[in-house]
Amino acid sequence: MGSTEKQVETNGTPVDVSIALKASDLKSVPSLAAEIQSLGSSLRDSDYNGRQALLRKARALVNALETPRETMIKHTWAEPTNASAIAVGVEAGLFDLMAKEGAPTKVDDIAAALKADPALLCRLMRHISAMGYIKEIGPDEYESTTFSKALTIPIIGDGYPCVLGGCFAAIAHLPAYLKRTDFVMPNSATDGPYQSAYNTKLNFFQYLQANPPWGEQFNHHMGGYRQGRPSWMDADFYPVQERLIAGADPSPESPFLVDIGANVGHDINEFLSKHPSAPGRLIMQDLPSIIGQIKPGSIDDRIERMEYDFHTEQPVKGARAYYMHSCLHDWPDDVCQTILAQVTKAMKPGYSKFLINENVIPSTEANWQTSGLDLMMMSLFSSKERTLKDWTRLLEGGGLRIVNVWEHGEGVEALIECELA
Ligand SMILES: C[S@@+](CC[C@H](N)C(=O)[O-])C[C@H]1O[C@@H](n2cnc3c(N)ncnc32)[C@H](O)[C@@H]1O
Repeated sequence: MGSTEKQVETNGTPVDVSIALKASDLKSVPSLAAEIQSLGSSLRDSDYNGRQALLRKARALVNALETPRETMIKHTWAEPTNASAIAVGVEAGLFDLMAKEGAPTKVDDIAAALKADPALLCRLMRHISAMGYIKEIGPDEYESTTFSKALTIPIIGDGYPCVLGGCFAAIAHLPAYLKRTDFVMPNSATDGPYQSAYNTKLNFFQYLQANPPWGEQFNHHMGGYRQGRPSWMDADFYPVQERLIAGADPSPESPFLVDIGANVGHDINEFLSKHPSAPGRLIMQDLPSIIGQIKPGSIDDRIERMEYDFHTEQPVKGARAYYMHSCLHDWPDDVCQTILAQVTKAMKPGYSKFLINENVIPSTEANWQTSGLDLMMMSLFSSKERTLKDWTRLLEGGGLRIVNVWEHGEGVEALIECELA
């Protein structure tokens, strides 16, 4: 075991270097292993919350077993480079090739099929395999896994190149930025860590769209990030029939649902497929560049596509429901207030609802997906994921009343149902 330092002083408190070289919490290992055994033996595929609880224990076991040095190396070397190697693989078509039946398994043959440098592929694949995401079957020979097969689906795979290229510089820049600004909370949507990292005056969305293919890849990423989690439009989450359809104006010209900042329409399309009896008009709105990227046949013809900037007057008045998913978290409070004002001015008192599908961070035991997204928001937009207190202050300050917050377990975005105050 290579250890030279015996002791260092940190803020006057002696810390023995050996703590960085031993398992972080060996005494917890037996009880964690036993809990994992017990939770794992009865887990059902459909049990989302049970699986989350088991994952929490499994992560705790890994943290307990790793030494602090190993954890540091994992964070700073292994995980960033693994994400980068996967992004290269996605761009090069590596995982598509590997997923094909009868595909070559030897790196030389894979390289020949992809017209890639075998020595380069060898190094990338070795690390992806060492991290457990493709399977090594011999020297320079690999086969795909469930995970690497999933990378061939654009809503899974495309997150890597666009996040690595269009987000990571801001995340890596955050410590230097905060140090330079005396650790003050970033709060400018137009002059924050993102603009500083990418040396741009554009906001995140504008920057991605200006740097193809990141814009389109980000649309796919948006289509993928909430897949497989409970959806607010399901019967055991939000009673769509009782709360929205009952009491809605049934005439065909009456607007029923307006999805504002809908991206390429994945949510409203899911809504229509799950609630085909919904009356009236279903409208999706986003910026012209996004509406232009909707692929023919990707959403139901009944859904109206509307170019709209949500900082301007809402053209659809008196809808049964206005809906925003993962849009308000992109903006600091002052900008959110102006976006909310456009919605509230269009709402019909006593009839219209405003449905906000966003994370509500709990006061304890925040899920890692939510806390991670919160720091992404800080780095990319100077914005945040909000607590209930944050939401209440924002929405009540914007002339709305929270009727109910519909929640469905750890790490799942809530549905905040609002009416005019
Ligand atoms: C984080 S994405 C969420 C998309 C979608 N609601 C979802 O959950 O998948 C935010 C969306 O806001 C859109 N957006 C950004 N600025 C906008 C603006 N000024 N007017 C309308 N949409 C905008 C983006 O194009 C993007 O589709």
